[in-house]
Amino acid sequence: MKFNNEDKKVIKRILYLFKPYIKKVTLILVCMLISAGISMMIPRISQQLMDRGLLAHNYKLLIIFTLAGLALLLIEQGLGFIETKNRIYLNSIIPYTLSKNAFKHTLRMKMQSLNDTNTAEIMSTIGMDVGNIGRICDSSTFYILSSIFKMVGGFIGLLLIDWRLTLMVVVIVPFRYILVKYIAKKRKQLFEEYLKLNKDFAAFYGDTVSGVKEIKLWGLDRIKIGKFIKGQRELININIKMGLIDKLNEFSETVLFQVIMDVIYIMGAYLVFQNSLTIGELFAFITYSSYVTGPISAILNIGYNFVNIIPSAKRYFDYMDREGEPYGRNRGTESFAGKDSEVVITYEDVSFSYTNEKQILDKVSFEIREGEKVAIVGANGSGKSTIINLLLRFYQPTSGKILLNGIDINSIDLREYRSMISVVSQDMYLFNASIKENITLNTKTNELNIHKAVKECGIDKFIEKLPEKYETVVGKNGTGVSGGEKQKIALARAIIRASKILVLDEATANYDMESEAAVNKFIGKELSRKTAIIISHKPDILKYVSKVIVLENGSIVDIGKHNDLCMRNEQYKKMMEAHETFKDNQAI
Ligand SMILES: Nc1ncnc2c1ncn2[C@@H]1O[C@H](COP(=O)(O)OP(=O)(O)OP(=O)(O)O)[C@@H](O)[C@H]1O
Repeated sequence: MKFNNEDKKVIKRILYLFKPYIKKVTLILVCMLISAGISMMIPRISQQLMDRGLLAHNYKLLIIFTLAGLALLLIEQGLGFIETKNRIYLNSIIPYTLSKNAFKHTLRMKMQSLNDTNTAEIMSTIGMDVGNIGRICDSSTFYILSSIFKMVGGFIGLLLIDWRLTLMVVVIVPFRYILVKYIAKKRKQLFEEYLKLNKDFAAFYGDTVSGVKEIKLWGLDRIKIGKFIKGQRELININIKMGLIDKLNEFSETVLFQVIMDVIYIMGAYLVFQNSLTIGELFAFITYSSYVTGPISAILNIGYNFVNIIPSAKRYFDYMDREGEPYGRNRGTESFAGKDSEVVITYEDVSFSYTNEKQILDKVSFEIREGEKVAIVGANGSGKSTIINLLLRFYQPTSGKILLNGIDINSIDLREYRSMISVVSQDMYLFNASIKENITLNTKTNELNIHKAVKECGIDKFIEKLPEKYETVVGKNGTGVSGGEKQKIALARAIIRASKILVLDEATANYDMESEAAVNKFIGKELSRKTAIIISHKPDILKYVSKVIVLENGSIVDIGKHNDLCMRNEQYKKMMEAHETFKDNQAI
């Protein structure tokens, strides 16, 4: 089995996983080495037992050799216990570490890297890849290692008994080598195909389950079921092909082994009849040859075993190599000095694109002073949420800078930086936990604060009516509550956090008119000391804010107070009129 450079790098990284457990690996190897040494002695003792004990009618020697054999066997089995205990430990700890690292990495990965993949795909890929890589420490890998030791010992044993018979055994090796190489190549191709199909299927499955509402609405169920069956059939076909290849491997191994045995019996019997070999030696030879031929397959199969592991490991390491966010003091540099002081946010000529093809923001510059409430308006796709994504450091500007009190936000410790900002958007995620947990997000807050925040968001009456009140579980992503209730819970979450900067991205989009009026009043008055960035087209909110930034195709075309913009900016005026018409139509 030939490995290319990329495969070799992957194998190196797999082996590197064992570095923290080098003592355990050494202990396993030492136990194996001693066991192999003992295995070497057992056929010789059996030979003596037969030739000098049984065939020579020497009862005393027969008992001595029997006991010696038994003692060696007990030592070998005792070592087996130590080896198994440590091997099982590695077998558990390596997949656990791989899963833990992947989980950590997923949570800390850059948004850009996460965007390419859907969650179901990630879960399926990681689960499967970790399982495959974990097989590196199952019994078959260690069996290969112990087989190598046994093979060397067995080969010496064979030579010591008869070199001519040894030659017969060794001649068979190249045949087996050619076969294993061919089979491994085929198996690798099939397995790579299987991984790809499995990945595509997981992506399709996740996408379908997430879009179940649309599927019902548009009557797509039959098409999706058809695709499911097609995907599963392809996977079943590949599985059958892989099973057949495995069987071919087993078949060739069994047949070649039997051929070797038959040759030894025929040749060996001839030598016994010629008196150049004793019966004990013949049986010892047969045992030694099983030490040599068994491992020949196993050793040549090293590549065959790696064939399944390498594609999974490659995919796992590729995933782990995706860029992560700069968590940790050493990377996120200094603690933010102006934590208790006022905050001033400055965008300095910020440009950005998600992909090389399309520029999303073009030299955007503005400033938000302490306590200011600034609104961003613009058509769909003009880049409003992108401005927020950059502020949250989900993405980095392609050029230009965002400053907080004159400091580049990238030089502030990320965890500390994000704790200064609370966000409420229209697609906030609610965890499958109680309303209380969703509001506090596991931070320690007294009940009074929770009740106050809940009242300010106008969701207090709704919660009081629930059978389990604050302990009511909202269901996966808040399926048990309405869109408006969900947004109110998210707003309460932001209020509890008490951070200096509040970001409201269409935060009241799902509110009814009464709740919206109450929350707008609250935003205007109670949050007067907070710095807020608001994405909204609602005049009721826009007239409260200090200034409105008008965005068009990623560029700022105007900045001013709502009333001034209504007078001087035609595009803004049209936007407001359109909103009023939309509201009137909704009221009808
Ligand atoms: N993750 C992404 N990868 C690639 N392109 C993206 C991504 N997110 C947004 N875009 C593109 O960037 C542009 C600006 O998107 P953005 O969400 O900032 O606009 P917006 O003004 O907030 O729009 P809306 O009013 O519809 O929410 C759009 O053309 C959008 O397709």
